Amino acid sequence: MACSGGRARRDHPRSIRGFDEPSAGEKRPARWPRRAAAARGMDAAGLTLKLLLVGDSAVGKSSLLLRFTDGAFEPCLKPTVGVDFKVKKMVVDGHAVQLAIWDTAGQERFRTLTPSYYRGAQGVVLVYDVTRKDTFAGLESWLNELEMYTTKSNTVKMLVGNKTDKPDREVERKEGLQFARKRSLLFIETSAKTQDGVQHAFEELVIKILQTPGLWDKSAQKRGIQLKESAAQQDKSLCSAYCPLS
Ligand SMILES: Nc1nc2c(ncn2[C@@H]2O[C@H](COP(=O)(O)OP(=O)(O)OP(=O)(O)O)[C@@H](O)[C@H]2O)c(=O)[nH]1
Repeated sequence: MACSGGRARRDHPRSIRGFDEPSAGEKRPARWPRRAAAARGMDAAGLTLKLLLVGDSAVGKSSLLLRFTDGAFEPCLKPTVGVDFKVKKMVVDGHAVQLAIWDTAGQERFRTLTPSYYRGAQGVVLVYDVTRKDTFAGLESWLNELEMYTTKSNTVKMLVGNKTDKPDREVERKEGLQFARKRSLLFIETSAKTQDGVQHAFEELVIKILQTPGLWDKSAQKRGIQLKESAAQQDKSLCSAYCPLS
């Protein structure tokens, strides 16, 4: 569907949404007893992870976030101005995590504040549009920006080729996979419209972060996203490997 008269006004929600939360009477998974969780610096809400969505304008960053957090799709969204922010709670692999997901503007003129949002991110989702080769060509400069501004050397990065539902594909899956392999990125293709791959993408990213203790255990002790770098977090040996997803 074409978006006539400009794209729809974007909702800028800043609410906390509780998805997949255990009900009041539900037991914490046996693999993650309360005392052990406390020792890891987690409270009842679990561990907070900071994730960031980056990529060229109109590749579908906000749509992926909307699909993931609200299960919805808007055919005509207005461009993000500055940054949007949403929180989602989920249980991954028996671990309760709270995701603070920052959705940055793709348009250059709205990006003045963006570098400060990279700080402390444990995971970055780098999005391109499989129907626009230019957004794939722009990935290198996004990776350069990530290198410049992320404060953690072992931040988990995932490459996402979005809009697979559209027929006019310009970037083959194989190309995305090769690029991801070369740059040691996780990789998946998605459609925010049909929801194909969206949940899987975020889950795999979180799993990879959880497999990288130096990335999140210190941060949890310092209340999630407001952290300073420590020597442990600088450990380059962790989580820099390429991991095919599908
Ligand atoms: N067909 C299809 N359209 C999509 C998909 N994802 C996003 N769109 C559409 O593409 C347009 C741009 O999507 P956005 O989510 O606003 O893109 P963005 O990357 O957040 O854009 P900026 O805010 O400018 O950075 C919107 O009209 C969406 O409805 C998808 O998977 N399939």
